[in-house]
Amino acid sequence: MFSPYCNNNVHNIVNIKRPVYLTYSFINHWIQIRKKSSVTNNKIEVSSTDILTDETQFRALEKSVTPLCRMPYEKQLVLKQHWTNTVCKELRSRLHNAKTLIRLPKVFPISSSPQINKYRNKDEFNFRPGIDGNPKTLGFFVSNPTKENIYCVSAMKLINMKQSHKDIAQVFEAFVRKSELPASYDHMDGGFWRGIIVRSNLKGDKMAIVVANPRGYANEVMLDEQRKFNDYLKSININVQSLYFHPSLHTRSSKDSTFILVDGDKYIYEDLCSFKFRISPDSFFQINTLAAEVLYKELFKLINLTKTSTLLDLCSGTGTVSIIGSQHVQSCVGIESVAQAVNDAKETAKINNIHNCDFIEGKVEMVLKQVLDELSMTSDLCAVLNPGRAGVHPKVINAIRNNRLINTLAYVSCKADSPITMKNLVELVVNNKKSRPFTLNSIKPVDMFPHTKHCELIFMFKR
Ligand SMILES: C[S@@+](CC[C@H](N)C(=O)[O-])C[C@H]1O[C@@H](n2cnc3c(N)ncnc32)[C@H](O)[C@@H]1O
Repeated sequence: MFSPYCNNNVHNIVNIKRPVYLTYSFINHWIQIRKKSSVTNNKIEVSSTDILTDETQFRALEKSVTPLCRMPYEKQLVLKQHWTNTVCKELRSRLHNAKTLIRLPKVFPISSSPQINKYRNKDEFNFRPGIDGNPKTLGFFVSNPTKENIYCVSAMKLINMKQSHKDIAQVFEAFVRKSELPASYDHMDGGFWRGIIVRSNLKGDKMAIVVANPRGYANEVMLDEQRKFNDYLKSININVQSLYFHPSLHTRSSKDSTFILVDGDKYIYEDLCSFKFRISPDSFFQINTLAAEVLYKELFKLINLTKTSTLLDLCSGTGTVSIIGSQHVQSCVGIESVAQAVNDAKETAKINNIHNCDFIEGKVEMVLKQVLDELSMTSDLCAVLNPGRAGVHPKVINAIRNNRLINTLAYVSCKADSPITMKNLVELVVNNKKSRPFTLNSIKPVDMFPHTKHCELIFMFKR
């Protein structure tokens, strides 16, 4: 079975279990031993016979990020359909081991993505040494053929990425290469520049978020660098609607929530299913906007909501499920852990004149029980659970199972064969004496990520 697990982000492309400290001397050492290269003037020179050419680097990256890109799209869909059946059988087998026998659910035909190339609306680029030894190489990380180390490869030829994102990354790399401040690969290495995140909408508005390691740098220095990069963008006519600076003390920037607006608008907006959504730098938004429309349309076809339903939107992000579903139901309640996303969802409801949605900030496992208690008078409660790759805490599954009012549940996953997601799915169905189990009725695949092995699956549960 293949697993759809990469999202153009270092922690996904190579399976890094701890922060990787790549010193310049270490990469020199590695290349000298492996590839008979020589070192001059602080640069690694790789001999012409070396297998690490630009082309082989790119092929390695392509294999990690868009492994299906050389296959016709129709064939990619066949593969993903087959994978959906495999997930389904794996689930049945796990339930069988847990002494719960189920009939195989109906597996619907996969829906394709309306856009196949250049569909990503968010990309994250980071610094590491490139194979030429330049310590300020911006791109994605790829492990070397012997899997002993990683190097940074330019993402410029990836076909799922927009040209506007590539342009901003290229300009940023050129700017940082001229800067006196070093790149940072780890929060303790004394470096500064970590990378850049580029987001955009269908209209072409762009948000750029410069990520830097503030440890040991005075505020004035950071402000000066922000100003210089903004001036540089303007001097070469690169138009960015929203420019942010994100000082991040952690190896994973998502752990910090400080986003300083350097220039332009605070938000970008995206049109989706006839609604206008506000997006902040830290908020989740589905990566392929046109395919997200397909996903939500299919989801609402399967759920069967009525004007008496209450829709519980668990892991609600920017509120897309609630906002789009609001027209079919009495009311919606979204729960989301990222504050910016919750605020976006609330503002989006206002912008679109929607008055039956409420959004609560918090971890689902912490607040769900209380929310369910407050909804105890509701007669028709439907839940959508869309937790991302990591799945949810078992407490969430327990709370859903223990609530007698939830009879319809859609679990939407972009990584259905991850151990935690599989465990969540099994726990919803497995027989136990404490609560009434759900029945898995159907699975609907929607291709959100052409050229990758990812695929969104909607698991429809009833009881
Ligand atoms: C895959 S996104 C889905 C968002 C939304 N349903 C959509 O379709 O755009 C998952 C969201 O769950 C949020 N999240 C992850 N774990 C969570 C938790 N334990 N409690 C609440 N929200 C969580 C993330 O911040 C992210 O916004």
